[in-house]
Amino acid sequence: MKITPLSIAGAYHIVPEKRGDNRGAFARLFCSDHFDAAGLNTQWVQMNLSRSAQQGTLRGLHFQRAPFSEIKLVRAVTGKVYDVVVDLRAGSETYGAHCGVTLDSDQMDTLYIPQGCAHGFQTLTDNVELHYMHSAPYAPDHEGGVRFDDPTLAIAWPLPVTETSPRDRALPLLPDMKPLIL
Ligand SMILES: Cc1cn([C@H]2C[C@H](O)[C@@H](COP(=O)(O)OP(=O)(O)O[C@H]3O[C@@H](C)C(=O)[C@@H](O)[C@H]3O)O2)c(=O)[nH]c1=O
Repeated sequence: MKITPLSIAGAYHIVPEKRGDNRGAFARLFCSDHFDAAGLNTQWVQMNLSRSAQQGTLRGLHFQRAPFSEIKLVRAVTGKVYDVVVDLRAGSETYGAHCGVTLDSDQMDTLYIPQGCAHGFQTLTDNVELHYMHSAPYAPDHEGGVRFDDPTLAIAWPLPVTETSPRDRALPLLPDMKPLIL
């Protein structure tokens, strides 16, 4: 697998070596030895899946506060998404900046999101399943987020937004938030 660092420190795009044959394809998506050698987390405590019906659906931007700050490993099981990481770490040189990658179930690629960053995505196709591995348990009392359409973040979402949750539409803007302490 090829692990490429992104512009937000600690975020990586991971592309597996896909082996195709007459039956289809096979790829290794997570390898404890390989992740360990690259300094990435190997301990996952939760595995989640979301299903989004409509192209243009937007979920995020979400994070969990300490002591439940989490690392996430996400990939599209079906369809394609534009996936975004926003740096909210106190003292970070790239505080408030973001990076985005397209995750494509055909490519079987993965995004590694470090602690202290918000995560969100927009579906580029109908019927998207997004699969997550989490380094910390779900802690609803420690959930937080920032608005996907915050003009300070200025994220260029690829499509008009079709579906969002009421919670996501009510999230605060970056200037009204405190940086995250891990
Ligand atoms: C995130 C989560 C939600 N839930 C519940 C709460 C709610 O009833 C229902 C849907 O939750 P949400 O509306 O928060 O789902 P969603 O907006 O898809 O939340 C996800 O968004 C993306 C961007 C992330 O990065 C994820 O970590 C997660 O926050 O599922 C759990 O039971 N466990 C979980 O780990």
